[in-house]
Amino acid sequence: MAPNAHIKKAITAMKALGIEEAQIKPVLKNLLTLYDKKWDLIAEDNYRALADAIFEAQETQAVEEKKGKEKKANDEAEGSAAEVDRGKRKAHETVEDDEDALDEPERPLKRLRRRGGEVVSASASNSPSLGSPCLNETTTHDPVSLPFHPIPTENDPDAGALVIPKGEPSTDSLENGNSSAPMPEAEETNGRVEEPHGSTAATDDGATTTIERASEHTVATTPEGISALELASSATGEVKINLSFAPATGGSSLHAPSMDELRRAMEDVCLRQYKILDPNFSVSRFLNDIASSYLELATKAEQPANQSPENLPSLTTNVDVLKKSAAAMAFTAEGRNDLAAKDRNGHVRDDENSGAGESMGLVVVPECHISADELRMISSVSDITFGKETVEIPWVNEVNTKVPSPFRYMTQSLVYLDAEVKFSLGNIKDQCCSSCCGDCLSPAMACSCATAIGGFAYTKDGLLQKDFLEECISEARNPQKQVVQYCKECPLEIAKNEETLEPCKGHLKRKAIRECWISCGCTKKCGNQVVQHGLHTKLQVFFTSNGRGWGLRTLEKLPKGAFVCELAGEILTISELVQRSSSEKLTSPVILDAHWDSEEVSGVKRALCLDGTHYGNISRFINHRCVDANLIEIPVHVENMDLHYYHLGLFTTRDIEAMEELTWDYGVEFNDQVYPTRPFHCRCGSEVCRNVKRSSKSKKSKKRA
Ligand SMILES: C[S@@+](CC[C@H](N)C(=O)[O-])C[C@H]1O[C@@H](n2cnc3c(N)ncnc32)[C@H](O)[C@@H]1O
Repeated sequence: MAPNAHIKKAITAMKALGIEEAQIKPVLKNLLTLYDKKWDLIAEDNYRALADAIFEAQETQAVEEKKGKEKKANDEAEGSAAEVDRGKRKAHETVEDDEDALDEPERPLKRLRRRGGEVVSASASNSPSLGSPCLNETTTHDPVSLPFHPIPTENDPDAGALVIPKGEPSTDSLENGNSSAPMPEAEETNGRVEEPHGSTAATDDGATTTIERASEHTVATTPEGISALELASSATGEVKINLSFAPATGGSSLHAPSMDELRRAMEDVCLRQYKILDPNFSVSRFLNDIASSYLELATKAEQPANQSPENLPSLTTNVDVLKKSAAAMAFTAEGRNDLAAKDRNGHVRDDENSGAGESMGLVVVPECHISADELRMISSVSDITFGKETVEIPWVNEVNTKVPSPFRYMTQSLVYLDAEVKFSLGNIKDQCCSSCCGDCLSPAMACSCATAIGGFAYTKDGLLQKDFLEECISEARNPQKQVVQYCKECPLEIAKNEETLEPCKGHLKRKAIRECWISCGCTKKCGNQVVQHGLHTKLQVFFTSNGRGWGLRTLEKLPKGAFVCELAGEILTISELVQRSSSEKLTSPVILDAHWDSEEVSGVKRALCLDGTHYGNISRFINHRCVDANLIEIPVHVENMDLHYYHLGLFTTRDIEAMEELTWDYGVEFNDQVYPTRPFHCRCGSEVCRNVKRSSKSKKSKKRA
């Protein structure tokens, strides 16, 4: 493009922002030198660099004019005192400041800021405020509005550094009033540097920098507006972050929230809105990082080439609440550890030795800590299994702001305390065919296991044999087809109430799957090993929209008879279950129905159930559906053929579409008052919902806890 065409385009773009031509040209001239006439860089982001430079020039001019007035008005001492720390005076501008501000030249638009890659006008939305009660939607992608700095790249390693390029005058606009000189990056924004005595420094190659002055008392701020974020650094490496806001509500009724309140609110926002999922995320660390990055940028030009990042000052965060004003919050990230004294608990003390006293008479509150539970909860967002399953299972909540309550994920059931579950080689050696090899399901394999238990339950595709599945479904849905066994002295009834012993309500004798295991000579690829290899389906935990809390859905199509997951949890004895459910609400314990009265099983420690409330696998999110659920639980013997302990595998009862919710019939009777689980009003939506038709339902149906 011809040079004139470039200039024309640039001027047109700036005019569109309401900037007059007279203001554009001198700045553009300087920018061309600065960018070595690289128009593509200048034109980037709709001439963002040019717009920024113009605003900076205007701001610098305003600052200079203001300073001139102050000088005239007198009193050098007062003038320099006012310059020391911009943070001290920013929260509430004095009346005098307001009057001064009126004298400032009108700016066509506030500074352009970067928002997720777009260039937007800061005037288009309020700056977000940490802890501000009026945090709104417009803050979504920009939790803390920072001045934009070009990011160093391979092509432009100096982008973002606090360097005035070679050939530029060593004194910049702030000192000589040359308002058209480009501002160093750290002073981008409104550029109100109030410490005029910072000196410039020459680098080895003769280029001059504003490092010393900038690092002495530089304040970088966001555009003025309702809120402002300021960063200030000193030569000692101390970086202060100061966020001021003037909430629309105003007035003296405001109270400064505690840092804990603020932290929780912020972390909630981060989790919900910005999906910051890193378990290490904390607000204080985030602020620390801002300070750290600022310092790194601010000191970059000074560093000898061989200076490693480890030598940069290490920062500790000292979170303060501004005492003076309820409508101002200040966060200070100290550049030196010794500035902040800590008490025995690691909390920052505000004593005279701590250096915190320098921070505008601030009240010091403890450093932010995130509890282990919160950490667990936050970190579980992307994969609720914590990488324990072979597939990741994310969770989403498109309904409200709730997050899943913390629990410990485990892929396999584990004994809580007293349950008697023993697996021993001695116990299993005769259960499976030791002469097998390869895949027991292969037709060439004349495996004796197949005949021993009436054939395998699985097809070669890893699905349940049709007939077997149909029988299981029929058994579960038709009480008349169920084989129910009754104990003389039912462990469940004993545990519920030993004094007035109720008769046994019956336990289902169900069809079961028997899988090959260690004692069998087959390989891991044997088709008769399914449940023991864990879940492989792409699943998602989601919040249901009809009051059933969280639910589980499949993200992929599933054929009928497919294994989805096991019901895993703590293995409790029935007495442990009853004890536990008397003191807390259990959500889904499952009784392992068995021949409890038989010789094999007898003994209270062998009457077992599973509780996934605190420790469990993904099945703890599966909701109940009466009768026609799309999953069915089937007993699976893996390690032994004991009647009192087995796995419960959940298999599909029909083809299931992607995104369909997965449900299984808990087997609950909604009118059972002594049911040892949290009662709930069933919202399964099934036409045959037992909660609706409970009066006409037989109580003699299958019985689980
Ligand atoms: C195993 S949990 C299932 C996950 C649970 N929705 C959650 O939010 O964690 C069982 C609990 O879910 C709720 N629930 C499950 N199925 C339900 C249904 N059909 N109607 C209403 N609530 C149900 C009940 O509160 C029940 O105690």
